[in-house]
Amino acid sequence: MASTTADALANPLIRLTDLTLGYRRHPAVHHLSGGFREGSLTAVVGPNGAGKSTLLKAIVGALRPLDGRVTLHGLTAADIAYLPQQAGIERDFPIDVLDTVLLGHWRRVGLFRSIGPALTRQAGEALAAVGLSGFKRRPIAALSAGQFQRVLFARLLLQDARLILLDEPFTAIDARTTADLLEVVRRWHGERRTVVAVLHDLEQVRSHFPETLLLAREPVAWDRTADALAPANLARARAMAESWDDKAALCRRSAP
Ligand SMILES: Nc1ncnc2c1ncn2[C@@H]1O[C@H](COP(=O)(O)OP(=O)(O)OP(=O)(O)O)[C@@H](O)[C@H]1O
Repeated sequence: MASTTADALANPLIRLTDLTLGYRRHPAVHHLSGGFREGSLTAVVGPNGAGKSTLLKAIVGALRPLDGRVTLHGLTAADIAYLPQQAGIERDFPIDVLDTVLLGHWRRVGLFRSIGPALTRQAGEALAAVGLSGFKRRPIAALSAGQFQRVLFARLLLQDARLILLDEPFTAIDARTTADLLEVVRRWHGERRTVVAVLHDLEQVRSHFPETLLLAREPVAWDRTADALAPANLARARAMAESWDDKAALCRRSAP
């Protein structure tokens, strides 16, 4: 892997140690080491099938490593907010916008405590912050993709998490919504929250994300964005993707 700022970190918020991840012992991410600094804003990019979503699932604890470790320093589950790919989110559930946003609270108030007026007001403020004042009682099934993504960002705002993981948050989202939600991400960064986002648009990454992990099942580079996305690294990631064999044997370097 190209030289990294990530490797050199003394006390990262999240440390990955020789991390190998996969499904039914077929690795999707091999031997990834490095760290996410507290307050960092990092894009995770790479070809389709590179293991980007898989990495987020492991950080959030939804996938157990085949080998190696994810170490979260001083973080509990309540400190982590995770936005999976839109495709994974049920949308014909009969629930309105406000209640969807209030779901962001359940970790703090507990599932069975009632939501008071203060929380409802905060949810309204979060909706206003993403440009959805006046949408509180709209059923989520009646929203456009962009409006729904704004609702999910309002929910993240309410979660008030120290670590925010976003999986392709702007895919299939209109330009205006993307710009508004990038502004929310910028604000989180200003508040020293740690943000990790899987993204495909390299221009967007260059413009808004100071650090980048370029992944092609194996780490290609993890560095300042301009360095990580150097043409030689991008070419190497593409070449690695062309040689993937999804029927390959189990990882030789993983524990038996
Ligand atoms: N639930 C699963 N069961 C089995 N294999 C999976 C599962 N999820 C992902 N994979 C496989 O793991 C590999 C990495 O997938 P992953 O979704 O992490 O890639 P990605 O980089 O996020 O891709 P994309 O950019 O296409 O979303 C792929 O080969 C994929 O087919």
